[in-house]
Amino acid sequence: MDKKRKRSRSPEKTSTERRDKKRYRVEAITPPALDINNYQLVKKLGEGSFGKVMLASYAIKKQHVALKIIEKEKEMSHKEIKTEAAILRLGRLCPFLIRAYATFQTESLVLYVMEYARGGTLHQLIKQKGYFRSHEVRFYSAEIVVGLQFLQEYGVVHRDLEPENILLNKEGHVKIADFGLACVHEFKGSKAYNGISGASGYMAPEVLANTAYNASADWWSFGVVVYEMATGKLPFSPDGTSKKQLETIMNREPYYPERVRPELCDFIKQLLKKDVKQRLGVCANVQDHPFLSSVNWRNVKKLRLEPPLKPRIVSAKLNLAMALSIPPELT
Ligand SMILES: Nc1ncnc2c1ncn2[C@@H]1O[C@H](COP(=O)(O)OP(=O)(O)OP(=O)(O)O)[C@@H](O)[C@H]1O
Repeated sequence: MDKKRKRSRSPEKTSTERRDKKRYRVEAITPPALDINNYQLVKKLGEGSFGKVMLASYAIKKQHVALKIIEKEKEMSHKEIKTEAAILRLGRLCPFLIRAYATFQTESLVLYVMEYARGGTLHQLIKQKGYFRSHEVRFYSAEIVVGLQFLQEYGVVHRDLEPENILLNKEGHVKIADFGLACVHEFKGSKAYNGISGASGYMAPEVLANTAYNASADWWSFGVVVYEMATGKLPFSPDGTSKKQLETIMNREPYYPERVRPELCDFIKQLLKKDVKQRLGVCANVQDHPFLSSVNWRNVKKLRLEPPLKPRIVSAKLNLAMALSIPPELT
């Protein structure tokens, strides 16, 4: 029988020699994707609370990537960074999530190398169009639903779903991004989270009230996104403190313009239920709502639906003014 043997350490080598050899070996096998010198920064794509997202060119494959650069000294904790990196790695399993090609760090920065979504954000598309027609809302809703349900299967609550974090690829398919505030639980969403987290105007009442919540919060935010696609506006005012926003939500009902079709109105109303237990996504599967009854989910998952709107492709030309704001460590 072929037995595995443990390799013995050579006794004549000093521990310093062994360490040096190990260090040399580690340096020698650093994959090119984890070497900062292989990325040339092109321009800034966006900036959030924790750092910048830059368009970069990956020299080895001559490919454009989005590089998220987080300064370690900013408030993001080690746990949050690890969570975001882990979810970005999940992205390769679902076509509607931004995926990471690599994640690495320097002394002061954490870097995520992500696929570059060239079609801009859903926010830009809504601003450009004013509002979407029913079939357009249905297309984006279906792709977001598959993305959200995939996250929930892995116990992930996004907690920051808004049109600025819903990106589009060059064909116009959805790519959910920004998992910086996401929570993961191994017991598939059964856990409740706390903490007021998310963008003003998109946070669920249970989040604003600082009570326990889970995936219900993402379904509410999704309801706000659907309302915004259908009307071009937010259903509730995002102004004021969390307490004020909560009061507005609890005391008011959104206005639905007449042109919004009844099934779409009902879809939004079911998602924007103030009582968590009655909310669509919590009490019933979103896919079963009549507004989505004509959707062929198998085709959605296989990216077979034709995007109804062509996004404006963002130019990938070097922008020197933006390049000047690159952290010195990366220039
Ligand atoms: N993969 C990508 N491809 C193209 N653009 C991107 C990509 N990732 C992010 N962006 C752009 O950068 C912006 C900010 O990205 P992101 O939301 O991930 O950063 P953040 O620092 O976590 O922001 P926030 O403070 O909103 O949480 C996005 O709104 C988008 O415009």
